[in-house]
Amino acid sequence: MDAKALWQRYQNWLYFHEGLGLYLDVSRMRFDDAFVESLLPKFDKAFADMAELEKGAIANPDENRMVGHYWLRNPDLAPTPELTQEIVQTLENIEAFAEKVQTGAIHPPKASRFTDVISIGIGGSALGPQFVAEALSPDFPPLKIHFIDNSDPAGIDRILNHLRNNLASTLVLVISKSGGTPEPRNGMIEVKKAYAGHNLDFAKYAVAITSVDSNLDKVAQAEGWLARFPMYDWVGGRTSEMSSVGLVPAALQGIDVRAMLDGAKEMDDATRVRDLKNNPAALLALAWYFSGNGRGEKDMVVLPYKDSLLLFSRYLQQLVMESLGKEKDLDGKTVYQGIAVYGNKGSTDQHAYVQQLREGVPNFFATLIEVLEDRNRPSPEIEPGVTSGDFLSGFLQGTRQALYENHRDSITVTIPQVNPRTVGALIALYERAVGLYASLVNINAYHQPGVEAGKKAAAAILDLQTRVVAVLQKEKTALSLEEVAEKAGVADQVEAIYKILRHLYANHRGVVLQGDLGQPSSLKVSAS
Ligand SMILES: O=P(O)(O)OC[C@H]1O[C@H](O)[C@H](O)[C@@H](O)[C@@H]1O
Repeated sequence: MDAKALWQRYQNWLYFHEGLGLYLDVSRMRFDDAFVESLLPKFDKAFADMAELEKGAIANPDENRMVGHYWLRNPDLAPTPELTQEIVQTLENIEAFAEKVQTGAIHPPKASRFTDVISIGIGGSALGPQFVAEALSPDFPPLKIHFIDNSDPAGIDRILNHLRNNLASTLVLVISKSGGTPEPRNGMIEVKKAYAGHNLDFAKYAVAITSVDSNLDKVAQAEGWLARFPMYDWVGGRTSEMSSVGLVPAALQGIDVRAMLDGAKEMDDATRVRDLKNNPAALLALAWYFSGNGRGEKDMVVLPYKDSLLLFSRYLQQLVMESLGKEKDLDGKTVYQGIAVYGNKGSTDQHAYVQQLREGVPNFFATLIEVLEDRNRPSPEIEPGVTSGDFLSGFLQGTRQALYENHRDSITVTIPQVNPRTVGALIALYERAVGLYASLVNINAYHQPGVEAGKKAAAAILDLQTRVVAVLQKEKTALSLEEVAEKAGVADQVEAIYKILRHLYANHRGVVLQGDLGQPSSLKVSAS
């Protein structure tokens, strides 16, 4: 296509949302009209599925749950007046709590103000809050946020060491929808011990964000924590940024959560339109479907040209991959669906892996995110008439062009600024695109059966560790790995036992390994 035809195609396909100032350009995806035509019946079904879901249908059949994240930003859509009231009330409670914390009306026992927040959570209970903090937290927030999103002892130490002198003024959010996920539970117990070590009464610093009556909720109630905010079973972890999961940490940092909700609501309205060309989420789903033949054959590379959007690709990784990465479709047929997502930011990544994107294996499509406003003050000139923002803008256009010339497709999303409304809108845009795409490929976007296998296997390893340690403590003499396995009654688990013992040995946990560490079969193991 020559430049003139491309410019025409750009204009033909350009989507613009006036209220949000958001543009979506899918013109550099090489679908043709026949392809679009062929997908229209599938889109009709997808729009109908979405309408059902928003009305409160059981959209997650496996878990028999409604899927209601859209109600969070438009409570009037909730299927019952009770739910509407609950959503409205929770938001008011969150705002009132954040204000009291910021003004010092709620303060820690030994300080007049809270200065910091530790947010403990993983997956959907971390990625949204982390993305939003990076995107929207003011340079000098009323409370500075720190995240513990793993069971890594050194990672936990790093946060606790940084806060060593501020623990007495640090609020702790423990976020877990289920209230039973091991990583946040571990983080909570370690942080609690650290508070006890500083003679601080943890309950006076702790806030639980979890489903009513979960294990976490019960602990928080029994110990009389500072506050508890509900999470609903009809909000999935990866779509929970606009629930108390995302709103509490955001509000504490002084982020305008109402504006975030408004942006999402406006986008929800726009993505409810049953007309492909006038629905930005449908256009995204169309582009994804085209690119990967409806089978995820191409990866989604997300490149925001703005530092504050760095974590958007990480956020999208869970939203897209946990939603779409499914073995079975809704009819039980094996389909191995999904779309892989990765990316960091432009132009930084142009100096890392864009070489492969331009010339290497063509197994991806790019999504470039452009922000029109460079900064909130005039920019100095780097060269006559040119600012660093001009460079960034030029790098984006240049990459888009260079990729296209080499038959690499791209989508461009353009927003006027990074602010609570546009961030809310971006989240809502991708949530809806995922929902529509899931319908196009006939899968359940709202469960995650595959995650359980890893959790169960990990639990079995911990169980094995307990048995192995018990065996060693009874033994007088050193044993080979095979002997340990036999005595533990699991002769086929030698490799797992070896790895458990090597880890315990490395951490001086009462186990001694003798022999050649490079030759596991030579090892003799005993309790120290
Ligand atoms: O919020 P939680 O219940 O602790 O869950 C945290 C995360 O863990 C799970 O393994 C799920 O796969 C995620 O969807 C979820 O966001």
